[in-house]
Amino acid sequence: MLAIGLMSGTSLDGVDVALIETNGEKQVKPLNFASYPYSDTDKACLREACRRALTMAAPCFIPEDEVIYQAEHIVTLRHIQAVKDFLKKNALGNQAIKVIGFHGQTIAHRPDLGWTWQIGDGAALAQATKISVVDDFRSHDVQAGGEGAPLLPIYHWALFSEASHPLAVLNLGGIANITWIGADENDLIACDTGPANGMIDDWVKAKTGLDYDESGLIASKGVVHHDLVDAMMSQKFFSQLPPKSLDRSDFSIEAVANLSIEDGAATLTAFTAESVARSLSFFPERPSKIIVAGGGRHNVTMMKMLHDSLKMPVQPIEDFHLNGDATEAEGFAYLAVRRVFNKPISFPKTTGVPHPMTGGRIHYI
Ligand SMILES: Nc1ncnc2c1ncn2[C@@H]1O[C@H](COP(=O)(O)OP(=O)(O)OP(=O)(O)O)[C@@H](O)[C@H]1O
Ligand SMILES: CC(=O)N[C@H]1[C@@H]2OC[C@@H](O2)[C@@H](O)[C@@H]1O[C@H](C)C(=O)O
Repeated sequence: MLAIGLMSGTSLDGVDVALIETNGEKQVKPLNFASYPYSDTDKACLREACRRALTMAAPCFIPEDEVIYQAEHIVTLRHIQAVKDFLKKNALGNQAIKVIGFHGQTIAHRPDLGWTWQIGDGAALAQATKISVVDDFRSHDVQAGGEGAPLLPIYHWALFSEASHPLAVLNLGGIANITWIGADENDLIACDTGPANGMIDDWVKAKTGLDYDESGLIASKGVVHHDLVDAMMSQKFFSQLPPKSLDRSDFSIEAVANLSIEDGAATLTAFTAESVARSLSFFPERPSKIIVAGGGRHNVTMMKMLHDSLKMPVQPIEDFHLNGDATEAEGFAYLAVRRVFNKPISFPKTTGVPHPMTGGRIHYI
């Protein structure tokens, strides 16, 4: 069946839309992809919503907190616009699409407090598109005692079920997450590994006003301050066993505040590479290769540092004829189909739930 997946990631860069054909098991065929960037005004509102949500004890739309209302309205509207444009450009009618997987925008992720918050109104999206929508993928997991993330592992498994194992799939978004795929069916271990591009984006934005370090050019001109990398790596998160997950705000650029732009970018990029390398120590066997998806694979310096730290093949997912910008959105299309069939989307060794479980709320049309 055909499904659309929608992702608005922690980088707050925009709405990704992917179309796939899948049976919710090993059969997956990515068909098309498009990205719809947020405006600077949208981004500012979403950033402020994240800041406020993180101060709350629990998700709560309080009337005086117009920012979160406004942010949810923006997220819903941009997704509706994106889906309508995508359907039109691909000459698809609403009846061709079985379901939309709508991740929404994470504004705060607090599994330690028993909640995670993705904004975006799935019922309104279903109404506007006349297509059934699955949203709120993470809450059920967190309520059952899981981390609520990462959820992509079962999609990584579907993509690489026929490859030779063990291998690992690394997603380099604002935060990085990794899936280890072992030899046995459904032998998956996963976790967030640390920052990916989020801190580098913050650093470059603060120093130059740019959104990110294009191709890692700034970092390529800097020197890595290993003492600072070691200090950042001494945070408790890095010695914790998986499953474990992060909020985008869990790390700050303070540690590199006194460095030049170039050295700061190089040091933060090395921190990402080092934290990915550390995650490998939690797996029962060294993977034969690391397959990389997400925006960070465009950062040449990061890919080189990963290769140097991991000492194994680090290959962009394009080497396997897939589009690494589309992987997350495709993943949420796949998870929505699994939800419709009541198949599990999270597992004891991916998010820490007590048993495999499905997740997401269905808004039927
Ligand atoms: N050409 C490029 N050069 C360097 N970095 C890039 C390039 N293109 C994208 N990126 C990085 O990738 C990031 C976006 O990646 P991606 O879209 O995978 O993240 P996300 O989905 O928002 O985050 P998450 O996976 O944590 O939810 C940008 O913020 C930027 O840092
Ligand atoms: C709470 C939340 O939105 N987490 C995201 C974030 O972005 C990357 C990393 O942290 C990952 O664990 C997760 O997203 C991916 C898509 C996942 O669930 O697999």
